[in-house]
Amino acid sequence: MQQIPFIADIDAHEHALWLESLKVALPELEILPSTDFSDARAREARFAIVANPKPSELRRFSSLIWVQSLWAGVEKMVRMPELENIAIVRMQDPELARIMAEAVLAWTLYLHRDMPLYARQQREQLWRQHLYTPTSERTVGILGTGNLGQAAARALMANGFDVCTWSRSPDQTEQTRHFAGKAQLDEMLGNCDILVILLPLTEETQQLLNNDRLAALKPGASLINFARAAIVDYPALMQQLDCGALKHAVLDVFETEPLPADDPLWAHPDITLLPHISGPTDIKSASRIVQANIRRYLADGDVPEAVDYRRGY
Ligand SMILES: NC(=O)C1=CN([C@@H]2O[C@H](COP(=O)(O)OP(=O)(O)OC[C@H]3O[C@@H](n4cnc5c(N)ncnc54)[C@H](O)[C@@H]3O)[C@@H](O)[C@H]2O)C=CC1
Ligand SMILES: O=C(O)C(=O)COP(=O)(O)O
Repeated sequence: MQQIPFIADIDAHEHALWLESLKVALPELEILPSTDFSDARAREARFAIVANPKPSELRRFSSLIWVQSLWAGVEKMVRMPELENIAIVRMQDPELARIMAEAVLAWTLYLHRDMPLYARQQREQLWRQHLYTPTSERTVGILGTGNLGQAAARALMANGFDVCTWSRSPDQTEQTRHFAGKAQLDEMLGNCDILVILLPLTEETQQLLNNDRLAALKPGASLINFARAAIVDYPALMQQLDCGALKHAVLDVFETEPLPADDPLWAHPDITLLPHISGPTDIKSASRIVQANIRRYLADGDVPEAVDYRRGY
Protein backbone atom coordinates (compact mmCIF):
# COMPACT_ATOMS: atom_id res chain seq x y z
CA MET A 1 0.00 0.00 0.00
CA GLN A 2 1.33 3.45 -0.91
CA GLN A 3 2.42 5.43 2.13
CA ILE A 4 1.48 9.11 2.34
CA PRO A 5 3.16 11.42 4.86
CA PHE A 6 1.12 13.70 7.10
CA ILE A 7 3.51 16.52 8.01
CA ALA A 8 1.87 18.41 10.83
CA ASP A 9 2.87 20.35 13.89
CA ILE A 10 -0.51 20.63 15.57
CA ASP A 11 -2.12 19.72 18.88
CA ALA A 12 -1.97 15.94 19.53
CA HIS A 13 -5.74 15.50 19.81
CA GLU A 14 -6.35 17.40 16.57
CA HIS A 15 -3.57 15.38 14.91
CA ALA A 16 -5.28 12.12 15.88
CA LEU A 17 -8.68 13.34 14.60
CA TRP A 18 -7.23 14.36 11.23
CA LEU A 19 -5.31 11.14 10.81
CA GLU A 20 -8.41 9.09 11.58
CA SER A 21 -10.59 11.07 9.18
CA LEU A 22 -8.00 11.02 6.37
CA LYS A 23 -7.63 7.26 6.76
CA VAL A 24 -11.40 6.82 6.42
CA ALA A 25 -11.44 9.06 3.33
CA LEU A 26 -8.52 7.27 1.66
CA PRO A 27 -8.61 3.61 2.77
CA GLU A 28 -6.60 2.55 -0.30
CA LEU A 29 -3.58 4.51 1.00
CA GLU A 30 -1.58 4.34 4.20
CA ILE A 31 -1.47 7.81 5.69
CA LEU A 32 1.20 8.03 8.36
CA PRO A 33 2.65 10.74 10.59
CA SER A 34 5.75 12.04 8.79
CA THR A 35 7.85 11.12 11.82
CA ASP A 36 7.19 7.44 11.00
CA PHE A 37 9.12 7.85 7.73
CA SER A 38 12.82 7.01 7.72
CA ASP A 39 15.00 9.55 5.89
CA ALA A 40 15.31 7.14 2.95
CA ARG A 41 11.51 6.63 2.70
CA ALA A 42 10.96 10.38 3.17
CA ARG A 43 13.09 11.12 0.10
CA GLU A 44 10.74 8.98 -2.06
CA ALA A 45 7.47 10.78 -1.26
CA ARG A 46 6.10 12.85 -4.17
CA PHE A 47 3.30 14.56 -2.23
CA ALA A 48 2.23 15.07 1.34
CA ILE A 49 -0.65 16.32 3.44
CA VAL A 50 0.47 19.26 5.60
CA ALA A 51 -0.79 21.31 8.52
CA ASN A 52 1.59 23.88 9.99
CA PRO A 53 4.58 21.80 8.82
CA LYS A 54 7.97 22.29 10.50
CA PRO A 55 10.68 23.39 8.01
CA SER A 56 13.08 20.78 9.43
CA GLU A 57 10.56 18.03 8.70
CA LEU A 58 9.84 19.35 5.19
CA ARG A 59 13.56 19.26 4.40
CA ARG A 60 13.59 15.48 4.89
CA PHE A 61 10.91 15.11 2.18
CA SER A 62 13.18 16.36 -0.58
CA SER A 63 11.30 14.92 -3.61
CA LEU A 64 7.91 16.51 -2.99
CA ILE A 65 6.10 17.91 -6.04
CA TRP A 66 3.06 19.17 -4.18
CA VAL A 67 1.58 19.46 -0.73
CA GLN A 68 -2.07 19.55 0.28
CA SER A 69 -2.63 22.12 3.04
CA LEU A 70 -5.45 21.46 5.47
CA TRP A 71 -5.83 25.19 6.07
CA ALA A 72 -7.15 27.84 3.70
CA GLY A 73 -4.59 30.46 4.77
CA VAL A 74 -1.08 29.67 3.51
CA GLU A 75 0.76 32.90 4.37
CA LYS A 76 3.40 31.07 6.44
CA MET A 77 3.99 28.34 3.87
CA VAL A 78 4.51 30.70 0.91
CA ARG A 79 7.41 32.23 2.82
CA MET A 80 9.15 28.91 3.53
CA PRO A 81 12.25 28.36 1.36
CA GLU A 82 11.68 24.59 1.78
CA LEU A 83 8.47 24.90 -0.26
CA GLU A 84 9.83 27.25 -2.93
CA ASN A 85 9.62 24.81 -5.83
CA ILE A 86 6.72 22.78 -4.51
CA ALA A 87 3.09 23.37 -5.47
CA ILE A 88 1.08 24.38 -2.38
CA VAL A 89 -2.56 23.37 -2.68
CA ARG A 90 -4.62 25.24 -0.11
CA MET A 91 -7.93 24.13 1.37
CA GLN A 92 -10.85 25.22 -0.79
CA ASP A 93 -13.91 23.69 0.77
CA PRO A 94 -17.48 24.90 0.11
CA GLU A 95 -18.39 23.77 3.64
CA LEU A 96 -15.68 26.05 5.07
CA ALA A 97 -17.12 28.88 2.98
CA ARG A 98 -20.61 28.13 4.31
CA ILE A 99 -19.36 28.10 7.91
CA MET A 100 -17.49 31.37 7.41
CA ALA A 101 -20.50 32.98 5.72
CA GLU A 102 -22.61 31.95 8.71
CA ALA A 103 -20.11 33.66 11.05
CA VAL A 104 -20.07 36.81 8.91
CA LEU A 105 -23.87 36.90 9.00
CA ALA A 106 -23.96 36.24 12.77
CA TRP A 107 -21.54 39.02 13.69
CA THR A 108 -22.90 41.42 11.10
CA LEU A 109 -26.33 40.99 12.71
CA TYR A 110 -24.69 41.44 16.14
CA LEU A 111 -23.38 44.83 15.02
CA HIS A 112 -26.44 45.73 12.95
CA ARG A 113 -28.80 45.15 15.92
CA ASP A 114 -26.46 47.02 18.31
CA MET A 115 -25.91 44.05 20.60
CA PRO A 116 -22.68 45.48 22.13
CA LEU A 117 -24.60 48.65 23.03
CA TYR A 118 -27.59 46.81 24.57
CA ALA A 119 -25.22 44.53 26.54
CA ARG A 120 -23.54 47.64 27.97
CA GLN A 121 -26.92 49.21 28.77
CA GLN A 122 -27.92 46.06 30.67
CA ARG A 123 -24.75 46.25 32.76
CA GLU A 124 -25.70 49.86 33.55
CA GLN A 125 -29.38 48.96 34.12
CA LEU A 126 -30.24 51.48 31.45
CA TRP A 127 -33.61 51.13 29.69
CA ARG A 128 -33.15 52.97 26.40
CA GLN A 129 -34.48 52.12 22.95
CA HIS A 130 -32.54 53.19 19.88
CA LEU A 131 -33.99 53.68 16.42
CA TYR A 132 -34.08 50.60 14.22
CA THR A 133 -32.28 50.73 10.86
CA PRO A 134 -33.47 48.29 8.16
CA THR A 135 -30.85 45.98 6.64
CA SER A 136 -31.44 47.61 3.26
CA GLU A 137 -30.06 50.86 4.70
CA ARG A 138 -27.01 49.16 6.18
CA THR A 139 -24.05 48.96 3.81
CA VAL A 140 -21.73 46.04 4.48
CA GLY A 141 -18.42 46.07 2.61
CA ILE A 142 -16.43 42.90 2.06
CA LEU A 143 -12.70 43.02 1.33
CA GLY A 144 -11.92 39.90 -0.73
CA THR A 145 -14.26 38.10 -3.08
CA GLY A 146 -12.69 34.66 -3.02
CA ASN A 147 -14.34 31.48 -1.77
CA LEU A 148 -15.13 33.02 1.60
CA GLY A 149 -15.94 36.57 0.51
CA GLN A 150 -18.39 35.42 -2.14
CA ALA A 151 -20.22 33.07 0.22
CA ALA A 152 -20.41 35.86 2.81
CA ALA A 153 -21.78 38.32 0.22
CA ARG A 154 -24.54 35.87 -0.73
CA ALA A 155 -25.55 35.30 2.91
CA LEU A 156 -25.69 39.05 3.61
CA MET A 157 -27.65 39.81 0.44
CA ALA A 158 -30.14 37.07 1.29
CA ASN A 159 -30.79 38.99 4.52
CA GLY A 160 -31.39 42.25 2.73
CA PHE A 161 -28.11 44.05 3.46
CA ASP A 162 -26.73 46.52 0.96
CA VAL A 163 -23.49 44.72 0.08
CA CYS A 164 -20.45 46.10 -1.70
CA THR A 165 -17.23 44.24 -2.40
CA TRP A 166 -13.57 44.96 -3.12
CA SER A 167 -10.84 42.83 -4.68
CA ARG A 168 -7.90 43.11 -7.08
CA SER A 169 -9.80 42.93 -10.33
CA PRO A 170 -12.88 44.66 -11.73
CA ASP A 171 -14.55 41.32 -12.61
CA GLN A 172 -17.35 40.36 -10.34
CA THR A 173 -19.47 37.29 -10.06
CA GLU A 174 -21.89 38.56 -7.41
CA GLN A 175 -24.59 41.16 -7.85
CA THR A 176 -22.81 43.64 -5.63
CA ARG A 177 -21.39 47.09 -6.19
CA HIS A 178 -17.80 46.17 -6.81
CA PHE A 179 -14.63 48.19 -6.27
CA ALA A 180 -11.23 47.12 -7.56
CA GLY A 181 -7.64 47.82 -6.59
CA LYS A 182 -6.10 50.31 -4.20
CA ALA A 183 -7.30 53.26 -6.32
CA GLN A 184 -10.93 52.50 -5.41
CA LEU A 185 -10.37 51.36 -1.83
CA ASP A 186 -10.94 54.66 -0.02
CA GLU A 187 -14.16 55.26 -1.94
CA MET A 188 -15.38 51.82 -0.92
CA LEU A 189 -14.37 52.33 2.72
CA GLY A 190 -16.26 55.62 2.87
CA ASN A 191 -19.46 53.77 1.95
CA CYS A 192 -19.40 51.07 4.62
CA ASP A 193 -21.31 50.91 7.88
CA ILE A 194 -19.73 47.53 8.55
CA LEU A 195 -16.49 46.33 6.95
CA VAL A 196 -15.71 42.60 6.77
CA ILE A 197 -12.14 41.51 6.02
CA LEU A 198 -11.77 38.22 4.14
CA LEU A 199 -8.46 38.76 2.35
CA PRO A 200 -5.39 36.54 2.36
CA LEU A 201 -2.34 37.96 4.16
CA THR A 202 0.26 38.87 1.53
CA GLU A 203 2.91 41.56 1.07
CA GLU A 204 0.20 43.70 -0.53
CA THR A 205 -2.44 43.24 2.15
CA GLN A 206 -0.09 43.48 5.15
CA GLN A 207 -1.21 46.58 7.14
CA LEU A 208 -3.66 47.42 4.36
CA LEU A 209 -6.02 48.84 6.99
CA ASN A 210 -3.47 51.31 8.37
CA ASN A 211 -4.40 54.44 10.27
CA ASP A 212 -5.23 56.44 7.11
CA ARG A 213 -7.47 53.73 5.69
CA LEU A 214 -9.24 53.22 9.01
CA ALA A 215 -9.81 56.97 9.05
CA ALA A 216 -11.30 56.71 5.53
CA LEU A 217 -14.11 54.50 6.86
CA LYS A 218 -17.52 56.11 7.26
CA PRO A 219 -17.73 57.83 10.68
CA GLY A 220 -19.21 55.40 13.21
CA ALA A 221 -18.48 52.34 11.09
CA SER A 222 -17.66 48.94 12.60
CA LEU A 223 -15.16 46.35 11.47
CA ILE A 224 -14.99 42.55 11.44
CA ASN A 225 -11.61 40.87 10.89
CA PHE A 226 -11.99 37.16 10.17
CA ALA A 227 -8.90 36.93 7.92
CA ARG A 228 -5.48 37.61 9.46
CA ALA A 229 -4.37 40.10 12.13
CA ALA A 230 -1.49 41.70 10.21
CA ILE A 231 -3.92 43.10 7.60
CA VAL A 232 -5.10 45.63 10.20
CA ASP A 233 -3.08 48.04 12.35
CA TYR A 234 -4.67 47.09 15.70
CA PRO A 235 -3.08 49.93 17.76
CA ALA A 236 -4.46 52.42 15.18
CA LEU A 237 -7.82 50.65 15.33
CA MET A 238 -7.93 51.08 19.12
CA GLN A 239 -7.20 54.79 18.69
CA GLN A 240 -10.02 55.16 16.16
CA LEU A 241 -12.37 53.38 18.57
CA ASP A 242 -11.18 55.51 21.50
CA CYS A 243 -11.87 58.77 19.71
CA GLY A 244 -15.28 57.55 18.56
CA ALA A 245 -14.45 57.66 14.83
CA LEU A 246 -15.23 53.94 14.70
CA LYS A 247 -17.94 52.21 16.73
CA HIS A 248 -16.97 48.60 17.33
CA ALA A 249 -14.63 45.86 16.11
CA VAL A 250 -15.07 42.09 16.08
CA LEU A 251 -11.64 40.45 15.96
CA ASP A 252 -11.10 36.71 15.50
CA VAL A 253 -7.41 36.72 14.50
CA PHE A 254 -4.28 37.95 16.27
CA GLU A 255 -0.54 38.20 15.61
CA THR A 256 0.07 35.82 18.53
CA GLU A 257 -2.54 33.17 19.23
CA PRO A 258 -3.62 32.54 21.95
CA LEU A 259 -3.68 36.29 22.57
CA PRO A 260 -1.26 37.09 25.45
CA ALA A 261 -2.97 37.95 28.76
CA ASP A 262 -1.45 41.46 28.87
CA ASP A 263 -2.66 42.48 25.40
CA PRO A 264 -4.77 45.68 25.63
CA LEU A 265 -7.19 44.28 23.03
CA TRP A 266 -8.67 41.95 25.69
CA ALA A 267 -10.12 44.72 27.83
CA HIS A 268 -11.08 47.23 25.16
CA PRO A 269 -14.76 48.11 25.67
CA ASP A 270 -15.45 48.47 21.95
CA ILE A 271 -13.83 45.23 20.85
CA THR A 272 -15.48 41.82 20.74
CA LEU A 273 -12.71 39.28 20.85
CA LEU A 274 -13.05 35.74 19.49
CA PRO A 275 -10.50 32.88 19.76
CA HIS A 276 -10.08 32.15 16.01
CA ILE A 277 -13.44 30.45 15.64
CA SER A 278 -15.03 32.20 12.66
CA GLY A 279 -14.07 29.59 10.07
CA PRO A 280 -13.10 26.30 11.69
CA THR A 281 -12.12 23.67 9.17
CA ASP A 282 -14.66 20.85 9.07
CA ILE A 283 -12.47 17.77 9.32
CA LYS A 284 -14.89 15.45 7.52
CA SER A 285 -15.62 17.66 4.54
CA ALA A 286 -12.01 18.84 4.29
CA SER A 287 -10.93 15.18 4.23
CA ARG A 288 -13.23 14.65 1.26
CA ILE A 289 -11.55 17.55 -0.56
CA VAL A 290 -8.15 15.96 0.15
CA GLN A 291 -9.53 12.61 -1.02
CA ALA A 292 -10.68 14.05 -4.36
CA ASN A 293 -7.40 15.92 -4.97
CA ILE A 294 -5.20 12.93 -4.18
CA ARG A 295 -7.31 10.41 -6.10
CA ARG A 296 -7.32 12.67 -9.20
CA TYR A 297 -3.54 13.08 -8.95
CA LEU A 298 -2.95 9.34 -8.58
CA ALA A 299 -5.29 8.55 -11.49
CA ASP A 300 -4.21 11.27 -13.96
CA GLY A 301 -1.06 12.86 -12.56
CA ASP A 302 -2.89 16.19 -12.31
CA VAL A 303 -1.51 18.37 -9.53
CA PRO A 304 -4.46 20.41 -8.17
CA GLU A 305 -4.58 24.18 -8.66
CA ALA A 306 -1.81 25.64 -6.52
CA VAL A 307 -1.00 28.89 -4.80
CA ASP A 308 0.56 31.58 -7.00
CA TYR A 309 3.89 32.46 -5.36
CA ARG A 310 4.10 35.85 -7.05
CA ARG A 311 0.71 36.92 -5.66
CA GLY A 312 1.40 35.22 -2.32
CA TYR A 313 -1.94 33.40 -2.12
N1 LIG B 1 -10.46 33.10 10.71
C1 LIG B 1 -10.59 31.91 10.18
O1 LIG B 1 -11.02 30.97 10.86
C2 LIG B 1 -10.25 31.69 8.75
C3 LIG B 1 -9.58 32.64 8.00
N2 LIG B 1 -9.27 32.41 6.69
C4 LIG B 1 -8.55 33.47 5.95
O2 LIG B 1 -9.37 33.92 4.87
C5 LIG B 1 -8.54 34.18 3.75
C6 LIG B 1 -9.36 34.21 2.46
O3 LIG B 1 -9.75 32.89 2.11
P1 LIG B 1 -10.39 32.54 0.67
O4 LIG B 1 -11.63 33.33 0.43
O5 LIG B 1 -10.49 31.06 0.62
O6 LIG B 1 -9.26 33.08 -0.31
P2 LIG B 1 -9.31 33.25 -1.90
O7 LIG B 1 -7.91 33.14 -2.38
O8 LIG B 1 -10.36 32.39 -2.48
O9 LIG B 1 -9.78 34.77 -2.08
C7 LIG B 1 -8.95 35.86 -1.85
C8 LIG B 1 -9.63 37.15 -2.31
O10 LIG B 1 -8.83 38.25 -1.88
C9 LIG B 1 -8.58 39.10 -2.99
N3 LIG B 1 -7.26 39.72 -2.86
C10 LIG B 1 -6.08 39.11 -2.63
N4 LIG B 1 -5.07 40.02 -2.61
C11 LIG B 1 -5.65 41.21 -2.84
C12 LIG B 1 -5.14 42.53 -2.95
N5 LIG B 1 -3.84 42.81 -2.82
N6 LIG B 1 -6.02 43.52 -3.21
C13 LIG B 1 -7.33 43.26 -3.36
N7 LIG B 1 -7.88 42.04 -3.26
C14 LIG B 1 -7.04 41.03 -3.00
C15 LIG B 1 -8.63 38.20 -4.20
O11 LIG B 1 -8.90 38.96 -5.35
C16 LIG B 1 -9.78 37.26 -3.83
O12 LIG B 1 -10.99 37.88 -4.13
C17 LIG B 1 -7.48 33.09 3.84
O13 LIG B 1 -6.30 33.47 3.16
C18 LIG B 1 -7.27 32.96 5.33
O14 LIG B 1 -6.20 33.79 5.75
C19 LIG B 1 -9.62 31.26 6.07
C20 LIG B 1 -10.30 30.28 6.76
C21 LIG B 1 -10.66 30.42 8.14
O1 LIG C 1 -7.96 27.62 7.33
C1 LIG C 1 -7.50 28.66 7.86
O2 LIG C 1 -6.71 29.43 7.29
C2 LIG C 1 -7.93 29.03 9.21
O3 LIG C 1 -7.63 30.10 9.70
C3 LIG C 1 -8.79 28.06 9.96
O4 LIG C 1 -8.12 27.66 11.06
P1 LIG C 1 -8.65 26.44 11.97
O5 LIG C 1 -9.30 25.44 11.07
O6 LIG C 1 -9.59 27.07 12.94
O7 LIG C 1 -7.38 25.97 12.58
